[in-house]
Amino acid sequence: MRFFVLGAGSWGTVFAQLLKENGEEVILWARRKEIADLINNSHTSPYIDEMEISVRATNNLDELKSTDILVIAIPVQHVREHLSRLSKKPSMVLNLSKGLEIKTGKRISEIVKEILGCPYAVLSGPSHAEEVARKLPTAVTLAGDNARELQRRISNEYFRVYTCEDVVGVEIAGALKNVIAIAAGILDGLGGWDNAKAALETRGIYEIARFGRHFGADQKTFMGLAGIGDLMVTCNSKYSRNRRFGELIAKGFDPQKLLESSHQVVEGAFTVKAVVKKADELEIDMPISEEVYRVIYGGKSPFQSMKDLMKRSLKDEFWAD
Ligand SMILES: NC(=O)C1=CN([C@@H]2O[C@H](COP(=O)(O)OP(=O)(O)OC[C@H]3O[C@@H](n4cnc5c(N)ncnc54)[C@H](O)[C@@H]3O)[C@@H](O)[C@H]2O)C=CC1
Ligand SMILES: O=C(CO)COP(=O)(O)O
Repeated sequence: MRFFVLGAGSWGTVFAQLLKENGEEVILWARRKEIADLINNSHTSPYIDEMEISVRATNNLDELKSTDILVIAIPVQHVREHLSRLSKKPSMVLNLSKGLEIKTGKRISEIVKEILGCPYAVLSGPSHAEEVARKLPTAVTLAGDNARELQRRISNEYFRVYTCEDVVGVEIAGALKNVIAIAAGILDGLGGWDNAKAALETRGIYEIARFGRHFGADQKTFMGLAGIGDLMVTCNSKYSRNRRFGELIAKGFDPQKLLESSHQVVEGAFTVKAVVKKADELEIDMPISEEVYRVIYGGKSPFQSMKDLMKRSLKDEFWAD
């Protein structure tokens, strides 16, 4: 059985290389032919400079075989379009992408079910590609079909895969932490407010868990690697695109111009649209996400946003909602 990795950005490339070094058969699909050629000819990629790439790349989607495991590693807003273009159905999907589709509010598992209807698993957790490329110790979680077999095939001495049973919780945690990380970046950009950042991360995971509860997620998941683990790395790492995006906004850069000029995906800036829409429909209190939305799309001052979060009505820390 072969892994067909859809997406030759930083994570797709590093994950494909990890699988290859684990002895798996792998092929890496790049959207642009010049990237596939660069990987094949010079064993490098503009998306990741920490490693030599020996995986074969293609930009032909028709190379997908029906016996392949399709690994999704492309921006969430483009997943539906690419799955719809497949001429064959893979044996299963392993998803690495983190976000919600704006126009439907759906998770990747729901999109896969709608279009392919094949077995599905999701891998998530604190795993910046730059560190995995350097073989630095990393632990993640995997939920869904064939979890035990995938755990065994993906784990190695620097990449430790746990399993859990909560696909919904793992997907929601991975998607929403990117929104909170933008707020964390804003705090960094405003001057590095340590107390506020600790409070934001704590209230952030509570906000994510509250959203997850409406979709049947297991609350334990938010205390695990896909939840608090990934939230911590994304809110604090120098590698996080979401955190850096927030930091630049707070330093005065225009959010729309930043998004237009970035060649890397800032998933939280898109997922926040789906989150506020769902929160509004289902009456879920999502104060941090709503402020992030107002800063990115409403031109609100980041400083005013943080002040407004502090001025909300006083309440118990763990209120029933
Ligand atoms: N970079 C990381 O450390 C991690 C990333 N992820 C997730 O993996 C997913 C992919 O992110 P990265 O590999 O970091 O990408 P990246 O930000 O390094 O590169 C952007 C990727 O998006 C692709 N892309 C741009 N427009 C596209 C389109 N219209 N259709 C298809 N592909 C398009 C580019 O070709 C490139 O492969 C995201 O959902 C991200 O949240 C998850 C864990 C770690
Ligand atoms: O999900 C990630 C790390 O686990 C990557 O986050 P960023 O997209 O913010 O870099």
